[in-house]
Amino acid sequence: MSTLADAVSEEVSVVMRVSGLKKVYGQGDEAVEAISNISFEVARNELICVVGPSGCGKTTLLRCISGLMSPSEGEVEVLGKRVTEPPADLGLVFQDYSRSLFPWMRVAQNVEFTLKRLPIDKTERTRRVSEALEAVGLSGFERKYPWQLSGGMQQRVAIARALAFQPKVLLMDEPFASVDAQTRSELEDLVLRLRHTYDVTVVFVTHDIDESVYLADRVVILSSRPTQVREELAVDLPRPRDQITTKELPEFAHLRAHVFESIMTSVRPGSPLGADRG
Ligand SMILES: Nc1ncnc2c1ncn2[C@@H]1O[C@H](COP(=O)(O)OP(=O)(O)OP(=O)(O)O)[C@@H](O)[C@H]1O
Repeated sequence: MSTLADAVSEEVSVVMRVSGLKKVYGQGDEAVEAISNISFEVARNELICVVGPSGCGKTTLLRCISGLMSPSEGEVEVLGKRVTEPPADLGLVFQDYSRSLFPWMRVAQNVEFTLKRLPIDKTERTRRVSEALEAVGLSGFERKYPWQLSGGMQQRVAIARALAFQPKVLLMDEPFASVDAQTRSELEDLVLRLRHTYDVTVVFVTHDIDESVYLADRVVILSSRPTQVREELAVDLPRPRDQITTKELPEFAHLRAHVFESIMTSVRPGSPLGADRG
């Protein structure tokens, strides 16, 4: 028999709840149903990756979750509160770091800027900026401008800025799509470390199937548009993960193939897979 204590503990462990989410852009003949009906939950400190066919509505989903956009139907709860505007407990990292950083501000100023919204004094702001920059490996770069840094370093600044808020949930929208493969691997490992350092729950949207399996505790696979959750796949690969040994595991190859097949059959139901198959 479940008790009140069980119910309370379940409430606390569920950090995010997406219920019956639907989003239609425009009206009448112009209407585009981006999301049809999406529901899933995310537990505390969980890292979920969201994947799906191109244009299926991943960014739309993240915008609705973050409160930057209102859904047409359904709702999102973060830490038990219905989202109607960007919640204070939620950090956001986008793909396009060059547009999210202010080029005229130094690195430390970029990280500090949005903290000025919080009721904390200058000493606390400075402490959080230096802690976040250290966490992403950018101590010593405080006085540089973004354009003096590589793409990967700029994305680290954007991550530091989100972390300085000390968010409970970090939403990342294809954050590493614009960096080279080696930098991408380093940034993936950074996310895995930061998740524990900051005790943060992560919702990570990606096009990259390997990345989703490498990072996630669970992969949420979306169908093609109008989008629904096609499958939620638990990734029970051992942790800590490592770019070489984890990706060499037969289970990794199996999970990656499974995600790929699920996405491809969503795009073309029943289609045979493989470029060389007739
Ligand atoms: N502001 C808008 N007005 C009308 N339609 C839109 C708008 N934004 C997105 N869409 C449409 O909604 C659908 C989902 O777009 P969205 O950008 O969320 O998909 P995505 O999965 O993130 O795309 P990608 O795979 O390219 O990253 C697409 O068909 C897109 O054309």
